[in-house]
Amino acid sequence: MQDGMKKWMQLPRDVLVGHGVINDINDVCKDLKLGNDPLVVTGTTTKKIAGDVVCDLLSDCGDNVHIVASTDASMSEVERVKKEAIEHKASYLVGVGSGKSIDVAKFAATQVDVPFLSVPTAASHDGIVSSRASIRSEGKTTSVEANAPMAVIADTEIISRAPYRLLAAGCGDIISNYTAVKDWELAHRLTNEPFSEYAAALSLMTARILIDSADSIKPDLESSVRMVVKALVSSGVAMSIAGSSRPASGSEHMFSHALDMVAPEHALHGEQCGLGTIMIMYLHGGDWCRIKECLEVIGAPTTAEELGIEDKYILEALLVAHTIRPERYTILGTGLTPAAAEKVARITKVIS
Ligand SMILES: NC(=O)C1=CN([C@@H]2O[C@H](COP(=O)(O)OP(=O)(O)OC[C@H]3O[C@@H](n4cnc5c(N)ncnc54)[C@H](OP(=O)(O)O)[C@@H]3O)[C@@H](O)[C@H]2O)C=CC1
Ligand SMILES: O=C(CO)COP(=O)(O)O
Ligand SMILES: [Zn+2]
Repeated sequence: MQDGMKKWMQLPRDVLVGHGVINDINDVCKDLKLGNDPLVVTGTTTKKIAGDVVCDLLSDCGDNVHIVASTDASMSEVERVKKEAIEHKASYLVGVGSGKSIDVAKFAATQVDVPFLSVPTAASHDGIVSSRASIRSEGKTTSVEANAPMAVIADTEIISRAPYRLLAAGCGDIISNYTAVKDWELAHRLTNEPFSEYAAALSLMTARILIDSADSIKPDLESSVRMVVKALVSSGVAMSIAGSSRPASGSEHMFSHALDMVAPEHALHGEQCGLGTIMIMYLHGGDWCRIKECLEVIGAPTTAEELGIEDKYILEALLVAHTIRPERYTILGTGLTPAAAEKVARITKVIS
């Protein structure tokens, strides 16, 4: 089935971005009338960074708080969180942490039909606000429809203490909007796939602003975090407008999902998508050198070596990427030949 155009756009009602905004969580919950029985879904590292803080803040207000640490964004973790939510009669879920904790909380909340809050601890991906969840099942990652968070609380003080690598990955996820939209335009022209001018324009504008500001994105700067978080929110809104991840996920994302499958160790989602964007932009005949330069300026990986993945897995992922989501037409068409895969990876200096 092709990516259709949903008539129902789901967007968060409250979006808080700034220094110390985590302290406003009780006001947000009151504003949204979420009840007094939250289940906090967090990760093993991020529990200590913000999960416990969120629990303390909600308990101080008299809420009956439960917490669960999730390890990966898999269907089995979603089932485990759903069980906890039902057992504790959770009136809402709070996803505190990285992409995987937020996606698990988002999808579990959708399935048990309770509201969900997104509290990112890193600006590493644009799922912090979207109405999608990327969940792994049977060795494959699928983007599933989910309810958008009722609120996003992005505390730039917490996020600026995260390793810089996560912020640079978030930039890669945003820059990939360029090729995602090119693929979407191609599918619109060649297969008559529905296309949203507004979603595409918002997605491209977000990537352009980020690329134009690439040299001001630096470690230990809360202003950089603020800029990237705003871009991630904007990109997530583009996905909500489209009703699919089309404006922010094209063949560069299929390459990243393929790498997750074929490589023994994978890098961060945004790092893989950024590197994929260089190669896919080459295939589109676009300015791939500019993409590469921007990622270099930001400090994101632009070669297989920097990504920590052997050349052979890059080539394997390029060869199978078109099979990841066959219903989504992209520049990869029915697949690259081994010679074409090697050519794109060598010319763009992703492999040496
Ligand atoms: N739903 C959507 O629309 C989208 C979903 N995604 C998905 O999001 C995921 C990628 O998310 P991403 O965050 O890049 O990667 P991960 O979820 O893999 O998280 C990376 C690591 O960063 C750690 N971490 C997070 N915050 C901090 C911090 N402040 N300090 C120290 N460590 C920290 C996490 O700890 P811990 O172990 O505690 O979690 C985790 O170990 C993928 O599964 C991807 O498919 C991506 C884009 C859009
Ligand atoms: O990562 C995403 C957008 O940045 C979501 O895309 P997917 O639909 O490929 O999971
Ligand atoms: Zn992404």
